[in-house]
Amino acid sequence: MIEAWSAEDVRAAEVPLLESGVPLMEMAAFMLATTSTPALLPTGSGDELDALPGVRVALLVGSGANGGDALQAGVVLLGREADVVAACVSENVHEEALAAYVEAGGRVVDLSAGPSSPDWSSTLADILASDLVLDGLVGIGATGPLRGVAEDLVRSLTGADELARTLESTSTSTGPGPARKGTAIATLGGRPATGKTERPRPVIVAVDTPSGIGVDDGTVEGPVLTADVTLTFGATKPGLLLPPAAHHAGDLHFIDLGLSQSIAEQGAEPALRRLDLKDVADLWPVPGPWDDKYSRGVVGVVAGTPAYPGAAVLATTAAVRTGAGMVRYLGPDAVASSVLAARPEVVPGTGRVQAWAIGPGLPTEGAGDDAGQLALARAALQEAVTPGEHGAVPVVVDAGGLDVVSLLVQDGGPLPAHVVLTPHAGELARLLRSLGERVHRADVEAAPLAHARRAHELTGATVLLKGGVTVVVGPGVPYSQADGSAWMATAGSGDVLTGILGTLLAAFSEEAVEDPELPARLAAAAALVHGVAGVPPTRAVRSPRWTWPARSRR
Ligand SMILES: NC(=O)C1=CN([C@@H]2O[C@H](COP(=O)(O)OP(=O)(O)OC[C@H]3O[C@@H](n4cnc5c(N)ncnc54)[C@H](O)[C@@H]3O)[C@@H](O)[C@H]2O)[C@@H](O)CC1
Ligand SMILES: [K+]
Repeated sequence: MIEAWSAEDVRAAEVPLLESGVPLMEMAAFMLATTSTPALLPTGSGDELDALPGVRVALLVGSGANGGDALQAGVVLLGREADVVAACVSENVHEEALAAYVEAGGRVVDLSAGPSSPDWSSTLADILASDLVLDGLVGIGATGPLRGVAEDLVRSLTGADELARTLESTSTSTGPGPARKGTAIATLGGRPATGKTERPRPVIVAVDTPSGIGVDDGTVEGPVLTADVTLTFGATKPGLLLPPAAHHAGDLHFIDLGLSQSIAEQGAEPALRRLDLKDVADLWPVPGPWDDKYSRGVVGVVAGTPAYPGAAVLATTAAVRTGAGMVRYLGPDAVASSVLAARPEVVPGTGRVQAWAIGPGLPTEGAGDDAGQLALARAALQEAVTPGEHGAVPVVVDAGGLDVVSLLVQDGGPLPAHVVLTPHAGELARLLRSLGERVHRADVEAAPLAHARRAHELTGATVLLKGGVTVVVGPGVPYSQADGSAWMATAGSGDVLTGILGTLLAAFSEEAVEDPELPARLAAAAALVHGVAGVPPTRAVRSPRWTWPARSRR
């Protein structure tokens, strides 16, 4: 499991270590300088302490300790014979680190006057022609989007047109660097310019965080230099796991520095969690010799209409294939026939269930003539709210079922956390609007965690917000899962997730009702399994997960 901690908690954890004289910055910088470089050597497989003659490194240096990390990494790289330039966006950069860097013979360019700095254009060209860029503009000390010269610099580096022109005008200054082949002119983090001389762009390593992201909330309100790799120190930060910022972090690499123990000693809760395969393997219900179909869990599915029968087929199939003891299907005969044709083990009609999975393929309230299906969905939700003979029943609610939730909340107040909603951004905006919020899809996409949290507050339900990175908010620590691939953005994908989660809720039916934090964990586990199932085989077999980007592919 990855646990992410707020900037404030990371700072608090640093204090005892710094007070006892642990040289955190030097440690961070050494790891930065050694971990960042093996792929830059001509063979691409050199040792992390090998000399780096001819390798060009650009340090983007801001005014805080993040810039200090970059400068201290520069000291190590200079010692390995790299050609290093430090582009400083402020007159006041970390004093000790600057002194060490200058003493080591590092070249410093003062860009504090912004684009009117005399060296602005030539430094941009140097940065673009380098092999490695260490982005040390700002880390956990960031407040708001990038501003001032840091903003100017990142805008210039990511501005496609200006950049392509700069590259063309400096295209002879490539120097004797390591072998590089076959990439188009590209901006840093931008799309390749077309039809130009082939030329690589540097590998970008974010120091602690990509500069410009919301470190705690994952928002992106200004320019960000999209990293190939983020080396994060002490603890993972929530913004590295949360969309949209997570899309700028590249591959994450965590460097402990001894902080995780210090954080644990603080006794605070993490700000965010991400389950991994092991967590899900530990959690997943495995049948034993004493099990029967009822003890494994019965899922009741209310999904599909004659217009959208496939949703019912997909949801029931997913529930069956992820190990439900039994799947019941409730819906029109025509749909039931399709379901049974695909999954003969599905049992049509009513009976006791241990979790409901409702909503895929149902019409939105008032939009269709399938009042019967919506009534079934309402009845299922009532079983979550009003305990029956066997207690309350967990429910996963998707798509058309979300309108039923909205009406229920308006009529009867909050729902329990064992109701799990699985909207995508558009559906979440619609749900929030129906509950009186002024929200559009773009607002949700810009701040997914905040909106999922708001929906949880207003409904009481656990909220799984689907997306390239899926966010889950219940009464406890939220989760963020990024296990899938963009290939999963297809019709029917959400129906499958509903079925998977239905099976998990049925297997843990009583526990999910008793422990209000469990449904979120089960939802995160379902998102992981759904994601892993949707990864194309070529990526699924890639190992290890964290690899350096092949520069020739950029
Ligand atoms: N405290 C420590 O001992 C350690 C800190 N570490 C590094 O130190 C970083 C934190 O250092 P700081 O607390 O100095 O903070 P940062 O270096 O992250 O940023 C603070 C500086 O950036 C400026 N700034 C803030 N928001 C900005 C924005 N939106 N646009 C432009 N400039 C902005 C501020 O004026 C301030 O000068 C971590 O991210 C990590 O890289 C590591 O060296 C490990 C040890
Ligand atoms: K940074």
